Amino acid sequence: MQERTIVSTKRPFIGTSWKMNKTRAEAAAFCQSVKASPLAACENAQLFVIPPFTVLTAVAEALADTAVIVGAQNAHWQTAGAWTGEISPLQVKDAGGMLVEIGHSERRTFFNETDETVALKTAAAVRQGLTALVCIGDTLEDYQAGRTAETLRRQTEAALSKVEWTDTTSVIFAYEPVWSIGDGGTPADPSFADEQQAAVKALIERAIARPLPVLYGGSVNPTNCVELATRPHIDGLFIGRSAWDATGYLGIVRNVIDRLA
Ligand SMILES: O=C(COP(=O)(O)O)[C@@H](O)CO
Repeated sequence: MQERTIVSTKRPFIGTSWKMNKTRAEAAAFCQSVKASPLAACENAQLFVIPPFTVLTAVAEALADTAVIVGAQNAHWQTAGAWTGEISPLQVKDAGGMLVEIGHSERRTFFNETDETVALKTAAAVRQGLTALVCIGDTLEDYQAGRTAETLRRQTEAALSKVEWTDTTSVIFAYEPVWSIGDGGTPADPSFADEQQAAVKALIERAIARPLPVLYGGSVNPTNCVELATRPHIDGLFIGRSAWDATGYLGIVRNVIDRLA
């Protein structure tokens, strides 16, 4: 199992969530391809993979001797109890996860995730020593009404509001415009994304007097990955569809690290 912590400021982070995809065999095949690549030992970027709970332990074990961090797509704010269908941060850690994604727009939209539950979950995840990867993002309505900055400020402040900070507390943000995610999504213009991320980073520094990485996610692909990842305030990429097969994922990693070398 993986024992490292990720307070790393290594830039860039490049990771993928598989969302509700992959059988055990498909997950194993992905891990095998990653392990066969020299990028499995990559030191120029912090790679991470976020599989579904059903294969979390298998993926964590398969990638244990690589530089790839493994995480979960969600976790509850309680450590244990009568919460049918939920998984606690303690269980994520016990299953081999080092990181937990919190507040993805699909959870906010379809599973009633709120700023309050994101705050509770973020605090609970870091209490267990997990890295919290907090997703924030404006809806199309926000974007069209010019409310992007306001929404990001509200979500960011809420996510940070309950965290008890220590030297090893590890929180990462991902700016993921809701209008850019998934089929039919439009990738954000890199300058627009960079501008939003600069504002989020400044807000974080004001709020907690330390910098935190802010990644970009939403329709990242082999063509736009370098332009996004090389913007000054984009600390990495969080990828869905284009990284669900290992070749696609490794191709994006290669494109980005070659450019940053
Ligand atoms: O949702 C995400 C991006 O999905 P795409 O399919 O790349 O648009 C991000 O959270 C990674 O899962």
